Amino acid sequence: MKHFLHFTKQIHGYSGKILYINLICMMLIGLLDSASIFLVIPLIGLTGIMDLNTDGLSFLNWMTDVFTGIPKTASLLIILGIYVLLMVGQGVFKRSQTILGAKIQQGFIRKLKEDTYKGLLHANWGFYLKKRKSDIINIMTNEMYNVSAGIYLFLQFMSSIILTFIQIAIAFYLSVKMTSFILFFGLILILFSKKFIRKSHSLGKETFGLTETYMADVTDHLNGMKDIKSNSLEENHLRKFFSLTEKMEKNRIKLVTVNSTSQMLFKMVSAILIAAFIFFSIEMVQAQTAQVMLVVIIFAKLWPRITGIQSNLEQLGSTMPSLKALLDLQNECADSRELQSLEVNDVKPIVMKFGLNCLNVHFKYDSQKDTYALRKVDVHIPFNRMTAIVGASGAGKSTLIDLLMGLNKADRGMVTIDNEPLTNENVTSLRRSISYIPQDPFLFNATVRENLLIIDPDATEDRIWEALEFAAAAEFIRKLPQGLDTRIGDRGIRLSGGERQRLVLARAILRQPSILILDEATSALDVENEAKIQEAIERLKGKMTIIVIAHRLSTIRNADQIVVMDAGEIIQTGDYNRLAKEKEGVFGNLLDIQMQTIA
Ligand SMILES: Nc1ncnc2c1ncn2[C@@H]1O[C@H](COP(=O)(O)OP(=O)(O)OP(=O)(O)O)[C@@H](O)[C@H]1O
Repeated sequence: MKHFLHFTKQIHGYSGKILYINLICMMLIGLLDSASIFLVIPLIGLTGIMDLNTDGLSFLNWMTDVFTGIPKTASLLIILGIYVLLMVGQGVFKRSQTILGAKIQQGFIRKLKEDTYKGLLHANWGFYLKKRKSDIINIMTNEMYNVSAGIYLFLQFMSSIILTFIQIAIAFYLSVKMTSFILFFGLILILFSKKFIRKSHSLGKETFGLTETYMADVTDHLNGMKDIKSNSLEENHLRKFFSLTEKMEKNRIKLVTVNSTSQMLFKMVSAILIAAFIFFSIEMVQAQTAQVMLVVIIFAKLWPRITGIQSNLEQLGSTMPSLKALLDLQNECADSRELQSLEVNDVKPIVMKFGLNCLNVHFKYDSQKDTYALRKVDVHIPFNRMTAIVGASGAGKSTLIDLLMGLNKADRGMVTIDNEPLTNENVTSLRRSISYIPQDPFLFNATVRENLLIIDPDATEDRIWEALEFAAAAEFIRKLPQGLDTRIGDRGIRLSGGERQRLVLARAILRQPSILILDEATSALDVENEAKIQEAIERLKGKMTIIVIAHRLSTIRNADQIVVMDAGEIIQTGDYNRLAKEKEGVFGNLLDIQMQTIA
């Protein structure tokens, strides 16, 4: 209910005036629809099928009086003419209302999508470390679709409520006793249907969980297809997939069963009620023919409205979990907000003079656990110098880099830029000056050119080739079937690992950063290409601050400073020659191991 109210408030806040115009249109449609009912009375009178007695119904008396004295054909034409006018009016309002409804629905869903996406972009990296990517995709696609259907249901629900009230008012005007009778049973029905609404809601929750798992499984399976194929895991995955789709099928059938059972029960109840109702009006109240006719017609209109509201509530109940998931995601994003604004292109890159510092930094991924990924880290990354970070796998190298870029926040201690603490205010400015190449760099399923221009849409052809030459990528790109305009597949799958790394390096250079961070960016390169990149990086020395994580120690021989990490701590700092001489140190050991491997 809480989410429903929140949702109503949001739709109201978003659509404002249009929502009211939409409601007025609905009311007019309802009024025109009800007015057409009254025409039935003089129409029946004219046919002479029944001798109508409209005593006690002053409005109908007045109507019958109007037609007395007018020739039968003229009366018929007038009545039918009014009927056509009412229907035309209804059609016109219905059209406007449908368009307005679509505007509210589509506009609101667009706002929800945009707000959620903005929230995702504002959120910090910690949020993404906690969340499953496929869950976010599921909310942005499937659940968003359900929410959109929910908005439609919500508008329908409001329309049903309004029309029902109009018809109740008319029914009261015609017969207080009989309308009270219908309402009494209507109320019982709504109370009785609570069970169905609750059941729909819980099945909706189950649907949400299953769709989330479905999305996660499909994403995982597709991402791991190479592993699946090369290790012959097809059957295991198929079995898992079949069991899930079976559960999904059962869930949907259960939901349809609940909805159709309630509809069936209400149909049965309405048949019994209408029979009892007619009996009651004729035998007990001795109602007049016109009254009975009208009330029967109204009953036939009013009762489906009440059951319609019930069915609407049931369907809304099943879409509520999707809405809740969407609102929860928006709230989580808001709680993890790091960026003040998304207009990052207007932010000036930071102009660093001295360098970056970590001062007694402690960091853990899971606040509930005792294990720190980084402990007592004190390090200075000098401006325009090359710093290499080395250490065994899991030592904390990538974590340290994430902290330096402000992606992770220190639990204790702080990161500073030129002695100013790194905060949410200056983090964008710092990142604008960084080009970062991760271990598993990302390339879009687009052309080489598009992948490069994403970093700088205004880059000229000359600058593009210059960056490609620099990264030893120009030669292989020239050989591609369409050169720069060749599509490279999902995450650049049509390129080799080394080609991908070189292309990403060219992209990083195109940005003209003042800080270049490479996290094992040359690990997939052959000796020849690695040497070329080494040379290129050498040429950059003194022109920008370079931080590299390297496993192959030969590649960092010329670094100005080497930081050695072990189990989350910095255990040695110095230049290559000095560290190599410290025979008892971890760096010396690493060097020995690598020498032996090469030998
Ligand atoms: N997202 C995460 N959630 C929880 N723990 C993590 C996460 N990422 C890394 N860790 C843990 O933090 C520690 C440091 O990991 P990190 O990736 O920084 O090491 P690394 O030195 O870069 O290793 P490698 O050379 O293998 O890339 C490891 O124990 C790792 O298991």
